[in-house]
Amino acid sequence: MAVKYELIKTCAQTGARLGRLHTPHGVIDTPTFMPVGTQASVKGMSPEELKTLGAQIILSNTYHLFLRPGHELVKEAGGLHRFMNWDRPILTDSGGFQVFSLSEMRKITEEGVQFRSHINGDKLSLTPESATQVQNALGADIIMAFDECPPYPAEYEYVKQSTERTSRWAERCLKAHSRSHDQALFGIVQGGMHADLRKQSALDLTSLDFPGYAMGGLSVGEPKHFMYEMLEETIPYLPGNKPRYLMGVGSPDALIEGSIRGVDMFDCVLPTRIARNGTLMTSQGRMVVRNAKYTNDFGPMDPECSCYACRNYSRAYIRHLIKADEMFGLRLTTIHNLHFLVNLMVQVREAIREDRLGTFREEFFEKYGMADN
Ligand SMILES: CNc1nc2c(CC[C@H]3O[C@H](OC)[C@H](OC)[C@@H](OC)[C@@H]3OC)c3nc(N)[nH]c(=O)c3cc2[nH]1
Repeated sequence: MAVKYELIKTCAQTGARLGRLHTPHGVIDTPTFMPVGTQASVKGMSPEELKTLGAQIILSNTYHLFLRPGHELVKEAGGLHRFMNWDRPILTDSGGFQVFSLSEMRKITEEGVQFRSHINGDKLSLTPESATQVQNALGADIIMAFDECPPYPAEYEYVKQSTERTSRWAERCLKAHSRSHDQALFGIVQGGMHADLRKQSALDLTSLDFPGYAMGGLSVGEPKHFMYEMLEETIPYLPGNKPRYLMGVGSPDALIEGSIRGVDMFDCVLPTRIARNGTLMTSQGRMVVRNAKYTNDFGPMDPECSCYACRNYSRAYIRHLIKADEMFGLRLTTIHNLHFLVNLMVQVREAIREDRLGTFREEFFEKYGMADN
């Protein structure tokens, strides 16, 4: 089996579960946060730095790599692991979401999606078959079915039609998925904010027996309580012996709330994206290190943090680097934010092991602040 989920235990206090995801490139402890390396690089980070901060799996993006440098080149280089010198697990998204969020002029038909490259305007298309073949060529350990992530808000009827088409596309992905690679194809549950459509989508996909299931169509601008409700409406219809992946979710509170509801995998651009404008996630909540009040502050960004940046550099120094537009400044804020979330999941797993994730949630929110961050 390319990818095998091992359930270790369920938290007695919540619906959270401790697990291990075995893949051809190594084991992932779950619940896990997966740093995003959209164009085959986690911006500013070397593989060694990612390993030092504890990343066990990273993501890359089919849409971006399909456009540039092209999946054939990556295949010629020996696949993504060799190309980016990352010997641990990789997951790639199927490109559907990116077509909607990045490209102009796109047209959806039963066949697939036609769109213009956001780089040079070329007319391109992705279908369930081609998106699967591109991912087979890239060689990630976990690849995603080609789906449509409906916009939010959207008419019930639109979400229904889109979700039913995504289920038909999922079956086409399974058929196109080449077994020659040791890769696991995950299905993506859709259904918008409608419990009946979520249930139907989950039943359709689990009837196809994927090795893992993502919940898509969330974290698209809906109020967070809608997202949590949809998790509660979907997860009961997913098999307990397969991993569950909540796509695009990444604030500390959402990682904890999602874990409590039984999610095993999260991906989020948040920590790396906000790091690039000098915003940090710290044990005391969010902090904008470029603020003038840190000009003479020679303490660490986060006194409770053991990351390379917090052990060796001051707020004043990092603020100076960012103001001076020095690359090293953003590398330090990225190292810190990634370490913060990886370490948060270490604490979440510890709390599940000790049956106290509910208590941990209260303590964390008390210190971090329940702000939408
Ligand atoms: C933010 N809320 C968010 N992100 C959703 C992503 C994309 C995740 C994707 O989000 C960035 O792409 C844009 C990341 O690159 C910047 C990708 O990392 C490689 C990541 O791929 C897993 C979804 N992907 C699919 N295939 N289907 C979805 O329904 C879906 C829903 C999302 N909600």
